Amino acid sequence: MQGKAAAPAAGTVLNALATHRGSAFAIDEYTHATVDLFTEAEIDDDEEAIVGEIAGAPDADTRLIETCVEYVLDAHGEPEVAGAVVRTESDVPMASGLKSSSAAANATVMATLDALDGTDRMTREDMARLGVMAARDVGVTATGAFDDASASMLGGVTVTDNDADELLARDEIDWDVLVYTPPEQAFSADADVRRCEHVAPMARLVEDLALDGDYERAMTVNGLAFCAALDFDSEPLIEAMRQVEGVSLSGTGPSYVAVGPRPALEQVQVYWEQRDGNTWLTTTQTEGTHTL
Ligand SMILES: Nc1ncnc2c1ncn2[C@@H]1O[C@H](COP(=O)(O)OP(=O)(O)OP(=O)(O)O)[C@@H](O)[C@H]1O
Ligand SMILES: O=C(O)C1=C[C@@H](O)[C@@H](O)[C@H](O)C1
Repeated sequence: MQGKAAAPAAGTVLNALATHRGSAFAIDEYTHATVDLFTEAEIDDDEEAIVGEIAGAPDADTRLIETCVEYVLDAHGEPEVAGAVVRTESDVPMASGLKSSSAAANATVMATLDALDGTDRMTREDMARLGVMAARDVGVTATGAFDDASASMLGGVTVTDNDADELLARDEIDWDVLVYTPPEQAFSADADVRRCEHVAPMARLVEDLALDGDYERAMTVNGLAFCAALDFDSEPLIEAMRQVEGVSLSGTGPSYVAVGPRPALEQVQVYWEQRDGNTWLTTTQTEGTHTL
């Protein structure tokens, strides 16, 4: 029994570390998961029941994807299923602020249900909630990151309450997006939450703007506030603000995302490409996570 799914990465409108309310938008870059399920007769006694592998990252932490498989099997597994192998392959760099963890969890949850021929047994919102539960349990998130998970699962832009794992708003947007990823990693679990809490008044303003649909100004205020709180360089924001209205630090960094008219983003690309790391143009994605 095999299942496959692909989940998009996402960029940030509002970082939830200050108020536990967040907002994110899906982008057209993917993490793929393949899940193979085995019966007792097909696995050796000394083998781990659930094994995770991340393509190109043999030393990376596989607990998130293994836990996602485990939780789906606990809820929906069939008695003959005794083991599983889950493999992810990703265009999205890990721990770079582009929600790789949410995309990996979403793709794994849906691929496991696909292997069980059971994608109709859960709503997509609940699939995202299950991935969030796994992320909390293995400690790769600060707030659960239902904002990132819902954007990746449903596509478009979402605004969420990460304490209640509740969707406050979802909108289908169609933007060009420029992404800059410096050559470092920043794990969300290591972010300085206390410093983020100091910018809570700004986060509340960003939330109001996002709920009014003013996403571009929202993300720019977010970028200025969270670059300061998390001690990232605000210079890429200033460079982009010469050309576009929407630019932010994404997630807990180190990536930056800008949205706006394509010619303006191409000009920002010229500035950002002078920095170490990768800069690339993409678009928003509205389909969300899907089987393959
Ligand atoms: N492709 C993947 N396959 C399996 N697990 C992954 C994958 N990408 C990320 N993870 C898991 O998520 C962890 C990184 O989570 P983290 O939240 O720090 O990164 P991120 O989601 O890229 O960042 P941010 O939340 O700022 O966008 C990794 O240690 C790993 O456990
Ligand atoms: O781990 C978390 O809770 C989060 C991480 C970042 O992606 C943030 O952008 C998100 O809002 C919350």
